[in-house]
Amino acid sequence: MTTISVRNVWKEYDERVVLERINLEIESRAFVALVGPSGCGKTTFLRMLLSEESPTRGEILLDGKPIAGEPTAERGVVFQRYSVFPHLTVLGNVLLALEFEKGGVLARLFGTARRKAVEEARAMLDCVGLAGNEKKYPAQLSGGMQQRLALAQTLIRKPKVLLLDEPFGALDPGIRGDIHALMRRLWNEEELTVVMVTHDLSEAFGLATRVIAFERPRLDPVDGDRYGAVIKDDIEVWPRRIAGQPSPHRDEAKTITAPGRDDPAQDQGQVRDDLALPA
Ligand SMILES: Nc1ncnc2c1ncn2[C@@H]1O[C@H](COP(=O)(O)OP(=O)(O)OP(=O)(O)O)[C@@H](O)[C@H]1O
Repeated sequence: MTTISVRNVWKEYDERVVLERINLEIESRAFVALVGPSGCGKTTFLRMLLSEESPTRGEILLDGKPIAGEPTAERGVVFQRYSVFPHLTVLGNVLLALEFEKGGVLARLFGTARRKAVEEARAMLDCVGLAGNEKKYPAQLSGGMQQRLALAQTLIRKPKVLLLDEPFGALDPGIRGDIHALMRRLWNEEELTVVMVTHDLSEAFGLATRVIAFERPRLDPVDGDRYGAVIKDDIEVWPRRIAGQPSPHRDEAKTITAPGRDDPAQDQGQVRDDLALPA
């Protein structure tokens, strides 16, 4: 169970007010989409949830306790630009995330611990539809596959909160549909509370349980920095989605045949069918 409470949060950079009076209660396992015009502070808000930035005023609580002052494993993040390590293989990328988590000061695992970690990493790659690609390097993967790798890298650390900053913004529409299906499945299967920034309203309503719209309602013609964005709308998506209770009718489970379409191996005739979900 992971709830997020945002209490009267403001964010100012010098004289510039970016966000003001933000109050939000996010229930455990919600999937919240943040939308709003460019520059209204969505990423800034996400970075505060991650502790990459801190509020100028107000507080953010995780399960009723103030969030740690720096990023921690309980909060995982995936950005729009691919954040995987280019010099490591697919398996190496996921393994490194585990080694950072469990490997202590050396960030290395040995013997049985390493064998277990490799098993765990392979299972996670299978889960995101990348089985069979373990030895490849990120440059050999398509954009969609790299984002699935970034998801695997983040999820292997078992975060309670998953923060997504336009993670699918750079992908082609067809591939986006596939990765949306994967995202729905992960949200249903893992114990995750998700907060996602997106510019795409259909993505927001297609994935989230709740859509929060930021907007700057007041403009000072003399001092443009005087007022920040507030929560303009807070919309519960209807019919309701409940984590762990996927609805094939409403969420087109049929699109979960993902891996093939964004896999360059497809072009060489290697069609894969290992990701299809049971009906
Ligand atoms: N470290 C910083 N120092 C000063 N100003 C900043 C800093 N980070 C963000 N800002 C400003 O805060 C405002 C909000 O930026 P932010 O990136 O959060 O908006 P956004 O809604 O995510 O925009 P977009 O949709 O274009 O990504 C912008 O005007 C930006 O210039």
